Amino acid sequence: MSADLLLTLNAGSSTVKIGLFEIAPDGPRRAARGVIDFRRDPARLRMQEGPGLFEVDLAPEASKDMQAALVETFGHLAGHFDPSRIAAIGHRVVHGGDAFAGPVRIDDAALAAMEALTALAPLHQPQSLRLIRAIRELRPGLAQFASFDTAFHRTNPELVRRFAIPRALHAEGVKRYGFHGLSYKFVSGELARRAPEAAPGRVVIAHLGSGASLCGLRDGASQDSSMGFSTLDGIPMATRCGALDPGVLLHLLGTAGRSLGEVEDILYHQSGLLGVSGLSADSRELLESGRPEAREAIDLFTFRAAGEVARLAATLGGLDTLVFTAGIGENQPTVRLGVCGRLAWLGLELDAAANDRNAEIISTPSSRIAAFVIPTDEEQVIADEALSLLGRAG
Ligand SMILES: Nc1ncnc2c1ncn2[C@@H]1O[C@H](COP(=O)(O)OP(=O)(O)O)[C@@H](O)[C@H]1O
Ligand SMILES: CC(=O)OP(=O)(O)O
Ligand SMILES: [Mg+2]
Repeated sequence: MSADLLLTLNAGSSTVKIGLFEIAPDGPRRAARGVIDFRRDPARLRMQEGPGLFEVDLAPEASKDMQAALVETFGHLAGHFDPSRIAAIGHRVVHGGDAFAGPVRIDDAALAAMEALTALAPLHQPQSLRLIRAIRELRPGLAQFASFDTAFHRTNPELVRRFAIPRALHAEGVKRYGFHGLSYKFVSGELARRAPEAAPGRVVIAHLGSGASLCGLRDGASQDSSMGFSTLDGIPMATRCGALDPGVLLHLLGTAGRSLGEVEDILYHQSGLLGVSGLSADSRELLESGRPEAREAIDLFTFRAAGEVARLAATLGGLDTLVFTAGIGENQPTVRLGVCGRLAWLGLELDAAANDRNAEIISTPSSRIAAFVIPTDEEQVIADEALSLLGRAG
């Protein structure tokens, strides 16, 4: 049996998304998708293959240990396809810092460089590293590649990357990096395919998922984004706070006597939609709830997202196209209405009926700014990048 499959792993803070791709003559073609969900106890593996689906609870030890979860997952997958068909594994790695401008084959040096960036993405990076190490133990000879969320933003001007703090800190790496780059790469490619006249213009893509950020692009290249040094910056998210007056941190750590660990937990896990609503981190539950706190959490989300679109328009010198993507961006008309309604002064006119049915184009024909809904696929980018490196190596 020839090695004709690529496996992609997209490690988030509480899930690992799995992609299985056939290496077709025109590139990787998706054959199956799945997720290991660590939010459940025991963790659950769900795979969808064509029309088929299987769902299993992992053993209790797999809920706590990535190595065990991976061994068990590989065991379940082996019931559906021959593991010797896997030619390589591609990983999403959230932080590539200044060390990585594009995807790499993972060797000891690359692994050490990724490890050094863990403190900058404490929610995501450790999960990816655990997966990479576990696969090294499980299948020592198997080629592994890393695709970085930060790499897409390397085209940002130096001015955009700078915080107004002493220059020496910037030189040490305390600067804005930007994230969700795999999603922006995919969606800007799709925009160029679906609306070739829009892609060269001034575009903002709003990636609104559990993690959320917005990116301003010109000619398909990132110019600026809402996330900066860490995945906390920008707009509020499911459980993360978004941009915060740094004085709040000084207050919490100083006068209020909170420990560093407590503050980290508040900002990463107890804030955002969950923190403001006191109810749920999931936009679906908030939109279904009649509680005023739920309404306020959604309003704060759309208010901050619209504000970020306006800021990015200033970076781009105007705005021609706004694209919504990711779980909320693709599926929540009320949130898109909230964002677009606040941007009417910019000349954005929403087509309410198109918006309600999650249509591809949701602006009216006379709208000065075109608005789109384009589903993202981070795993496709991971597979494409892995194959491009595998091809070169082989
Ligand atoms: N089919 C759907 N309908 C409505 N909302 C959805 C749907 N799918 C996801 N969402 C919303 O998207 C958010 C999760 O985004 P997603 O991109 O799936 O997250 P992740 O960053 O974990 O990949 C949640 O707020 C959820 O309510
Ligand atoms: C970068 C980031 O926030 O990722 P996610 O949306 O997967 O949490
Ligand atoms: Mg995500």
